[in-house]
Order: sequence, then C-alpha cells, then structure tokens
Amino acid sequence: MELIIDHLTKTYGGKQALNNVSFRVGEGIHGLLGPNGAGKTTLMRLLATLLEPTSGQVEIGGISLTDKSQIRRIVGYLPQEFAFYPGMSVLEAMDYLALLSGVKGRAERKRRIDHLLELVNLTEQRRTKVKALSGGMKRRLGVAQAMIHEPKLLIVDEPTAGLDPEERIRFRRLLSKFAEGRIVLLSTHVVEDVESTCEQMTVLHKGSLRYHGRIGDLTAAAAGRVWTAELDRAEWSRDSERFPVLSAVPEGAGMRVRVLSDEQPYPGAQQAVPSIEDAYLYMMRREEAFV
Ligand SMILES: Nc1ncnc2c1ncn2[C@@H]1O[C@H](COP(=O)(O)OP(=O)(O)OP(=O)(O)O)[C@@H](O)[C@H]1O
Repeated sequence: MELIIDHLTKTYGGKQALNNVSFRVGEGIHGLLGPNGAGKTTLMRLLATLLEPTSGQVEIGGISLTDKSQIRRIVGYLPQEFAFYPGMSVLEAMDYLALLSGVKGRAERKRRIDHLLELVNLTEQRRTKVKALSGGMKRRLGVAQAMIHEPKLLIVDEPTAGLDPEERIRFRRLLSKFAEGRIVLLSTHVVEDVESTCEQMTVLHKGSLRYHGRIGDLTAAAAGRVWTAELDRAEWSRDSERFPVLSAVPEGAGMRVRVLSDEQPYPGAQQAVPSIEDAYLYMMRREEAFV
C-alpha cells in the first residue's frame, strides 16, 4: 500500500494553493504539517476526490485518483468541520453512513459499527442523539464514520482539536492501531500529535513541499542550534530580539529562555537536545526547502 503524489498542482482562479508537490507515503501514520494557508486542506480534499487537481497525478494503492468511484471505496476522510445528522442516534447515524459508504448487509454493518463504537469509546452513547454529544464525542463519532468502510487511506484533519488530554492519548492510540496495514494521513497544528504517533512527516509551506522525511532527520538537522540560558530580566529585555526565541519562561527573578542560534548566544548558554517543535521552527525559518 502506497500513496504516490506526483507533481500535484491546484489553482483556485489565479491563486496557487498547491505548487508542483511530489512525495510518497508508505503504511503507518504520516504527519502533515504547515502554517495556515500552506495547502493542507486543499491536498486532503484532492485526495478525497472532493476537488479536481489542476495538474499532476496521484495513485493510492495502485489506483489512479481519476478513478473516483474506486478511490472513494478505499479512502476515508474526517474533515475539520463535518455535518452530522443531529436528530439521529449514534447508532442510526452510523448505520446510515455505513449504507452510504456501500457497506452491504445489516449483520456486517452491525459488526463494524459495534466494533468501531467500542474502539472510539462511544458504546455507552449509542442511543444518544448526535446533537446531545459533547464536542469531543462528536469528533470520535466523526473518525468512526470515516473508518466504517475500512479505508486503506484514512485522512484526518486536526482530529485532536477539542479533545481533553486523556481523550487525545486514547485517540492517538486508536489511529496507530488502525494504521496497521493502512495509511493514515494526519494533518495537524499540534506538533506533539506528530511526535507521539508518526515516524515520518511532510511539511507544506505556501503550497510547496518544505520537508518530507523522517522526524529524526529533522531533529538531527537542528542539533547544536538550540540553546537554553538563564538571563536576568534586564538582559532579557535588552536581548530578546537578537535570536529567534523558542520559549521564555519567568523563573524567580530572571528568565529561562530557549533560542535558536548557530553559535553560543549568551555566555553560559547550554546546548539542548532539539524537540520536534524546535526543529520545525528551525526549518521554517530557513529560506530553502529541506526535502
Ligand atoms: N475555494 C478557494 N478559493 C480561493 N482560494 C482558496 C480556496 N480554498 C483555499 N484557498 C487558498 O489556498 C491556499 C491554501 O489553503 P488551504 O485551506 O489548503 O490551507 P491550509 O494549509 O489547510 O490552511 P489552514 O491550516 O489555515 O487550514 C490559501 O491561500 C487559501 O486562501
């Protein structure tokens, strides 16, 4: 199972949202990151056949994106905003969506729905009306519906938004389990989601590919460039613009700061092991692509 994106371009009128993007993704969870307007939603909607590419090709598990009915059978999509059937119960909504996704046979639908509701921890709410679910529960129902036809490629947009910390951890575990033998494309602004679930990631920036590869390689590239230091407040207010700041936390009378710099930024500053967030910010500050 492989997702192959080959010179994909999408323009809306005169606006180029994706610019000649090529990369390949194998089985497992793959992170998709990028600042606002990077082109992530456009890419996800293209893969879900909700948009037509301007040019370029995509193959999902050997099937061309142009073969829409086949692609829809193997792709599941959980958009950031999704409409449900508020008046239906969880069971009714799932059954209806399973029918729409082409899952034939009442017994098979029941088997899948029971299994998925268990997975997303909504069994107790199965008779609750969708409109009475909390935001987090709706999100879990959203992912359950995106999984109902057991897609080979599951695309999820900001799935942990609005979830509490425990739910977020449970949700990541659920995605990891589902990703066995499949591809899960996880679009997020939460770098921690990527850090804890993905081995590889793709970063888009203004429609172009900025990074594609292993997370470990990205953090390795930032090694030696992340520094921590303790400064007094006066030093800090004088120097706060000198280096890109990763964090600055008041500590006693001073500040504990974390900055990016190719050389020691302040006397006594110590090198730190880059986190993925540090590495991401380091990469985004560079002009050239990091692919
Ligand atoms: N229907 C549209 N018509 C015109 N321009 C659009 C349309 N949809 C998106 N764009 C533009 O295309 C670019 C990419 O948008 P897209 O929504 O794909 O980015 P994104 O990475 O998902 O951003 P965010 O993180 O804010 O959701 C943006 O500049 C956006 O303004």
